[in-house]
Amino acid sequence: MKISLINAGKRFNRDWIFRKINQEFISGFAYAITGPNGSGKSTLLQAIGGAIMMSEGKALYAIGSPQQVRAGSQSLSSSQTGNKPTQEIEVDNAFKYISIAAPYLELIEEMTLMEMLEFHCQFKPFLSHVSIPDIITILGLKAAVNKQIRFYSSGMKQRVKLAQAIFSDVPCILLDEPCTNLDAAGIELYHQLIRDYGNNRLIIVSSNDPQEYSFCTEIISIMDHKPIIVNR
Ligand SMILES: Nc1ncnc2c1ncn2[C@@H]1O[C@H](COP(=O)(O)OP(=O)(O)OP(=O)(O)O)[C@@H](O)[C@H]1O
Repeated sequence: MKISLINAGKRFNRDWIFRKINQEFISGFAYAITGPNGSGKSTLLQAIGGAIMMSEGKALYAIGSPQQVRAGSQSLSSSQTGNKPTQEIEVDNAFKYISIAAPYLELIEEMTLMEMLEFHCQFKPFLSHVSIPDIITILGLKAAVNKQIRFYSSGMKQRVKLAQAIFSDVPCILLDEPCTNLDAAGIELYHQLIRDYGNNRLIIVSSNDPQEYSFCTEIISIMDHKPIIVNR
C-alpha cells in the first residue's frame, strides 16, 4: 500500500495544526510521527487514515504489493513490474485497508474478548494464518477470555486494541501511542507483534516516546510542518 500526502494541511477554526506536508508512506517501511503534546500527531494520523478531512491538499491511496508500490505505479508499466499495477483507492474506501489502535477508540466493553474478536472478524478478517484462539494465547489473555472487557485492566484493554489493529488482515497499521498503559511485558509483547506481523506492511506510529517507535526508520516531526507565524 502507498499513502501519498500532497500539500496536506489541517486546521481547527483559525489554528493550522500542520500545513504543506508532502510525504509518501510505503508498505515495508515503518514511520514515526513525533512532536510534543498537543502538536498534532493524532490529528495527522487520523487525517492519514481518512478518518478526518484535510483542510487543504489531499491524501491519495493505492494498494499493491510492497514491490509494486515501491516501484511506483506511474513510473513502471505492469509488464516492467511483472505484475498488475497498483490500484488507486477512494478516500471513502481507505478504511478497508487500514487498521488503527488509539487511546480515543473504544472497545465494545459489554462483550467478552471471545465475542469481540468474533464480531470484529466479521467485518475485518484477521490474518489468515492466525486463529482467534491463537490471538488470545499470544495476548496472554486466555484466563480472561470469557470476562467482559469492561472488567479488564487498562493494560489488558490496550493489548486487545493492539491485537485488533495488528492481526487485522490489512496492509496498513496506524498506531497512536501504542504503549499507553502497558507494563514492561506488554511493551515487549508490542515489539514482538511488530516483529512477527509487521513485515511488508505499512506501519505509522504517532508518539513522543522513543521506545514506541524504536523500529521506525523514517521520523516525521510535526513541528517541521507548522506554519511560520509572523508578528506584525
Ligand atoms: N476536534 C477538534 N477541534 C478543535 N481542536 C482540536 C480538535 N482535535 C484536536 N484539536 C487541537 O489540535 C491540536 C493537536 O491535537 P492532537 O491531539 O493532534 O495533538 P497530539 O500531538 O496528538 O497530542 P498528545 O501528544 O497530547 O496526544 C491541539 O491543540 C488540540 O486541542
